[in-house]
Amino acid sequence: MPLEIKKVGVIGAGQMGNGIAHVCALAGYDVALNDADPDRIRSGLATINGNMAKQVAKGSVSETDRQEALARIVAADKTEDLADCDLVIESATEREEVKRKIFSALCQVVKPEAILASNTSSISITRLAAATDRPERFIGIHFMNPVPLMELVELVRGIATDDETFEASKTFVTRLHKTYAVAEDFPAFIVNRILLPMINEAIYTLYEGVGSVDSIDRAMKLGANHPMGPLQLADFIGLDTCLAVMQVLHEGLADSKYRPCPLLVKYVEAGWLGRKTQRGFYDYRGEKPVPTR
Ligand SMILES: CC(=O)CC(=O)SCCNC(=O)CCNC(=O)[C@H](O)C(C)(C)COP(=O)(O)OP(=O)(O)OC[C@H]1O[C@@H](n2cnc3c(N)ncnc32)[C@H](O)[C@@H]1OP(=O)(O)O
Ligand SMILES: NC(=O)C1=CN([C@@H]2O[C@H](COP(=O)(O)OP(=O)(O)OC[C@H]3O[C@@H](n4cnc5c(N)ncnc54)[C@H](OP(=O)(O)O)[C@@H]3O)[C@@H](O)[C@H]2O)C=CC1
Repeated sequence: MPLEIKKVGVIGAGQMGNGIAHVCALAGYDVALNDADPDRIRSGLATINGNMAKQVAKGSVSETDRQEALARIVAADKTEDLADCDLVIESATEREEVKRKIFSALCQVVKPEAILASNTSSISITRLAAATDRPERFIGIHFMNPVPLMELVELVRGIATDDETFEASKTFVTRLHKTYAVAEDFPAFIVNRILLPMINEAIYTLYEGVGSVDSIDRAMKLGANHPMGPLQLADFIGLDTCLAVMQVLHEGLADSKYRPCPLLVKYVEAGWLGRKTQRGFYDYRGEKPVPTR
């Protein structure tokens, strides 16, 4: 009998993890939100509360639905608190060794039939699955940022992912009122294979002095009708994540066209990771974002 998903665990309470918990709770799933840092869980819950309040103000969510959804989310301070989840989605930092450790600890506590998923932007699902005791019940469920507003989810099967897991994941994504696109398990899948080289090229354009931050973003917003300029979007995604994706593309496809721009490396080394650290290609500490170059 196919597994019925009732309770979803989310590991990593950062911008993606809180968004995933948010949409799962609104869709009626019980949710357990975990992070290595308990303070992150509290700030993740506060963000969800604030984002749902925005939706209530807009009229897209009722106040009753907001309250019911918030009541469905519990803080899971320890991995053991995820034991009764039917599906666990890992959404921690984009580093393979971090994710592998999370999955090996998780396998000690979750029931054998639970599905494990990663929200990784780029890392091989087959390799992550191999770090678990259930590669056939492992899948990539890749949400887009900001999760409550973006319609797409990429579904990525590893070499061993079975049909039951794939079907259960499709049903899950559909119940979230999202649309899936199926991607094969190649570095960075579809969206990031295309989007991140574009962002990296925008950073090269800045690095080579072709345009300022302001000109590059203005050019792509008004000249190509993108909702955000590429440097604004890089800051939104997080420059650490952008660099990690480019490194996976560069190493995984062994093609110099994916070489991360040295300026991106420098920003990450400075700890200027974009919006989440208040500084990246823009400085967000004042009233309005100010370009840093
Ligand atoms: C890296 C990866 O692995 C994959 C990725 O995700 S790549 C990144 C993919 N995402 C993108 O490319 C996003 C590009 N940007 C956009 O599409 C748009 O700028 C956007 C949808 C983010 C925002 O759209 P916008 O028209 O600028 O609207 P904005 O005014 O900021 O927000 C729209 C509404 O949603 C609300 N909102 C914003 N974030 C929200 C959130 N997380 N939750 C709930 N509501 C939210 C806002 O408060 C706003 O409400 P009002 O209309 O009442 O003001
Ligand atoms: N940003 C984006 O636009 C998108 C990102 N993704 C992917 O989602 C994942 C998360 O990204 P995002 O939310 O942006 O990143 P964030 O940096 O906002 O959040 C990551 C969270 O994971 C926590 N974390 C780190 N190690 C562990 C651990 N061992 N156990 C539990 N939690 C841990 C971090 O804590 P601390 O800060 O204390 O280390 C942080 O709270 C990444 O794989 C990323 O590639 C997917 C789609 C879009």
